[in-house]
Amino acid sequence: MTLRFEADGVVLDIEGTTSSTGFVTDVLYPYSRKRFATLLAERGGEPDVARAVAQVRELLDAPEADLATIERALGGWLDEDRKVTPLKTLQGVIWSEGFARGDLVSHFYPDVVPVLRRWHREGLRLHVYSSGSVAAQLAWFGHTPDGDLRGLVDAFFDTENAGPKTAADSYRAITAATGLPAGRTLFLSDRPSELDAAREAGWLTVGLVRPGEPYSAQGTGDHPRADTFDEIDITTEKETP
Ligand SMILES: CSCCC(=O)C(=O)COP(=O)(O)O
Ligand SMILES: [Mg+2]
Repeated sequence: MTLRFEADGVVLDIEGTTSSTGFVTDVLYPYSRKRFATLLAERGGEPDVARAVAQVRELLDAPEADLATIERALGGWLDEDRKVTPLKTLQGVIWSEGFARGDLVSHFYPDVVPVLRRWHREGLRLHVYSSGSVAAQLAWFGHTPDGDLRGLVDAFFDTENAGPKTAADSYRAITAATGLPAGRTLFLSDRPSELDAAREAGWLTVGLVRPGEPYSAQGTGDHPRADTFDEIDITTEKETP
């Protein structure tokens, strides 16, 4: 079935929507887990690392927490796949370097890149909003099996510059940043709770249900459902009354 929308922009979730959660948890997570201790021990003076360490201490309510405690907290959040901002910041530092070094290449479902290229050609504004940090998103789009796709994307949003993905205010903040009308902004995500928050902010929504993804069993609640990006038809034309 084809879903039809009039919109000016699309906002993309990554994990479970453009890309496989299994790839993130099986490839990216172990890559970061192995490198947290060295990052904390050797690069604590870098602004991103220092900010993330301070945020972890705040979340633990332990201002004196030592680096071993911080590393344990990061490992625990990884085990539970918690989308905690400082975890994502530190992962972003590690992954960016891994992508730049050629250790990592990102994953996109096969339907995604051709559709993103077409939407971009047709004048739709494309944005990313992911729990992964902006640094991680840039590395992800910059090192794909199809080359550097950062040029397709107008702006990148994460939980640090926009806020949590289940809060309607985060979507309002993105609307303010992009300047696109909320009612002509389409959010694509695998998580019903994120889709609910986007709709509360006045956005259009589509839930992606891909086989084997952790949220696929939940369905999309009362949001339109697509199994692939090919099922989403968007026009930038405004219907004449
Ligand atoms: C390139 S971002 C890496 C994936 C990640 O860590 C993540 O948390 C993605 O979550 P999403 O909000 O895109 O479902
Ligand atoms: Mg997701």
